[in-house]
Amino acid sequence: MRVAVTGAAGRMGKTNIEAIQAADGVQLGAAIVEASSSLIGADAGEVAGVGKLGVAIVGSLEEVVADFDVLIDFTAPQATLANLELCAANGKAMVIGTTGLSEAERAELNSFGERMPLVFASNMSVGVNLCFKLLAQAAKALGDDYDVEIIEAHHHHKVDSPSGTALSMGEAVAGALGRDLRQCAVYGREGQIGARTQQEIGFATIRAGDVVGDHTVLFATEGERIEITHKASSRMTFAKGAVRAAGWLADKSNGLYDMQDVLSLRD
Ligand SMILES: NC(=O)C1=CN([C@@H]2O[C@H](COP(=O)(O)OP(=O)(O)OC[C@H]3O[C@@H](n4cnc5c(N)ncnc54)[C@H](OP(=O)(O)O)[C@@H]3O)[C@@H](O)[C@H]2O)C=CC1
Ligand SMILES: O=C(O)C1=N[C@H](C(=O)O)C[C@H](O)C1
Repeated sequence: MRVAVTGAAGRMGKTNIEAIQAADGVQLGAAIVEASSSLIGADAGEVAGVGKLGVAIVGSLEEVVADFDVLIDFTAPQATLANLELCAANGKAMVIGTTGLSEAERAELNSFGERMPLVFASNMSVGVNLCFKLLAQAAKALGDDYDVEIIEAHHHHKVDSPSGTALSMGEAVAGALGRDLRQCAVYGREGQIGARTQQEIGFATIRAGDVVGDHTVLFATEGERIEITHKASSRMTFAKGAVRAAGWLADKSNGLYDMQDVLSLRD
């Protein structure tokens, strides 16, 4: 299977190329950066730090559309939507890890499932996807008596908040408790805000240094606290998941899938 990588000079783009290089049955077909990048023409493997791969970086996805079967895209919302349109029009599949999409952007992304096979997940790691299951189970068992707070920490370059993973964790808990996250989420607190309401799910964000990605969901009541924590120590955990998803898509028909499908974790 030939895999293309957009955002090829970004943190995840480089790690995705490294993971493709290390995996069996997949090869790098194309590497794409922004049209203004000084890296156009450079070898994608050398930029990713894995040695020469013989794939020259290009500045437009359209230029290399014949060179891949699946695109792995970890970029930014508007870039991802443009790449979806091009892939759908050319019969390509996509694995998308981009976070920070607005509700309207998310609805637009979802609609592409009718036109192409597509895996979209806020977090590609096995551990986080298992946590989604554990969180739903914990929320069901604990019910409304436990306050739920979600705390996430990431590196100082991250541009969206809260993280996509924190939001997915919120959705997993809210769904299990029969709540709508859009109604009960509280993003940060300051000033004379009054006592906490029972139904709210609070989000707290830390941005510091080189933290790859830490997420904790805290369930607290009078007399006890339960914390479910995931800590990523290497971006390779996300990249391995993305490459696994690309391989998984090989025989899939059109549809919107996520890592629960890829990892056979869906009930
Ligand atoms: N689902 C998951 O498991 C994970 C998701 N992520 C998400 O992936 C995304 C990327 O993260 P990260 O790699 O750290 O970010 P980086 O900023 O390091 O990389 C993003 C890349 O996308 C490119 N890009 C941005 N905007 C455009 C555009 N309009 N057109 C073309 N290319 C564009 C950038 O190019 P340039 O540098 O030239 O601007 C850059 O190379 C984020 O949304 C992040 O939250 C991250 C880790 C795991
Ligand atoms: O930007 C990151 O780095 C990460 N983003 C994803 C998110 O927003 O949840 C996944 C991971 O936590 C790393």
